[in-house]
Amino acid sequence: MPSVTDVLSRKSGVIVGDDVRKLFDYAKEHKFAIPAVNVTSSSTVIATLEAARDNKSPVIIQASQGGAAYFAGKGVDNKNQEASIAGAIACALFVRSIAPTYGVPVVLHSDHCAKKLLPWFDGMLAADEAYYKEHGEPLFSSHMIDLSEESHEDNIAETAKYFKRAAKMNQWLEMEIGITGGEEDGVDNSHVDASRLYTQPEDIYRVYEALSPISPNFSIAAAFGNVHGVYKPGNVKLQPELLSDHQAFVKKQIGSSSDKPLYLVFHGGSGSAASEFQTGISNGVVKVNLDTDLQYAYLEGIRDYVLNKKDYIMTQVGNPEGEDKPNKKYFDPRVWVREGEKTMSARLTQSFKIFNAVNTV
Ligand SMILES: O=C(CO)COP(=O)(O)O
Ligand SMILES: O=C[C@H](O)COP(=O)(O)O
Ligand SMILES: [Zn+2]
Ligand SMILES: [Zn+2]
Repeated sequence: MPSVTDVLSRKSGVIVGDDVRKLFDYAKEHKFAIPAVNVTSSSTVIATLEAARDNKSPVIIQASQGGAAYFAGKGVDNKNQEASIAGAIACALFVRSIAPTYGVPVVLHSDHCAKKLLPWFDGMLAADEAYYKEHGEPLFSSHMIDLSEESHEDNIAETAKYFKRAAKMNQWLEMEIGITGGEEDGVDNSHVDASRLYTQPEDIYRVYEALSPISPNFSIAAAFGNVHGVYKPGNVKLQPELLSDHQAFVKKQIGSSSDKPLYLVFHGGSGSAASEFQTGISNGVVKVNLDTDLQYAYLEGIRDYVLNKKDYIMTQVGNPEGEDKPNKKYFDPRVWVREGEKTMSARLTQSFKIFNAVNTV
């Protein structure tokens, strides 16, 4: 069986540098996408790695600015993004140390970073540079910068500046042009003009023109109606077929021999239909971000456990089997948190299948 590890220099654990591009090239060629999971704790990391291992697929683990702060602890003051920086680093070190145990390639990534959150980005890049000095590779495989609320000109110019810094470490960068609706990192984009939710091919080419002379290691989150969160059916109109226009336009401008010169990212994966993912993947989507559906799945196992075991967890001692029976084995977090891990992994298994990623390792 062919395996993505055939093309990677590091076969398992966190991959960096050219391996990241090789992974995405392989995904494009073999027409699958890799789920990018927003994690908030070691437990959600484990649920993600377990699903990737069991489905024999690479996976992308990412922390949002809020998720990173949560990693540090809700009780930590996040002035100047200090909690988000410390939490992102802690998350990265945890993922780096445990990922090889699961035997699949893992891309370690950070999610949307808007302009007002750039101190978070600067902090992570400083940690990457320090790690690079010591180990010859950045701490994170990749980051996302999201200046999509700024003018296209400012977005592209500022992104290029950061990309030069990342490229020195041969680090991947994801950027966004056009806006993802709904909410991200406390930025409420639910009322933006609908036209801004659909990126134009000319805008994508401007990004390509600015970034490709720096390094080939970048991806674009082009908006095609994407929205964060899950809403009543009919509220979101996704048009992943628009992505083929971007590929065709850039191919023509640069005279590329490839039909899909761009690496594209699908944001707001929760609540989307299999056919929408498949259209995206056939148009060069290599990464699909999934948060809300997995948050809900994580809750389901814990919710059902608590509801079903209610009479075993109201007191430390005493349950329907006897008033002197100890309940320790019911309230141990390794029992009830584990139920959330199982349901989260099971939900992720569905996504690996829909994204054609099963058995690619
Ligand atoms: O795009 C996302 C994270 O960047 C995830 O979006 P959902 O919560 O809609 O899956
Ligand atoms: O950006 C979208 C992700 O779902 C992250 O969400 P969050 O900011 O609530 O962590
Ligand atoms: Zn955005
Ligand atoms: Zn997103």
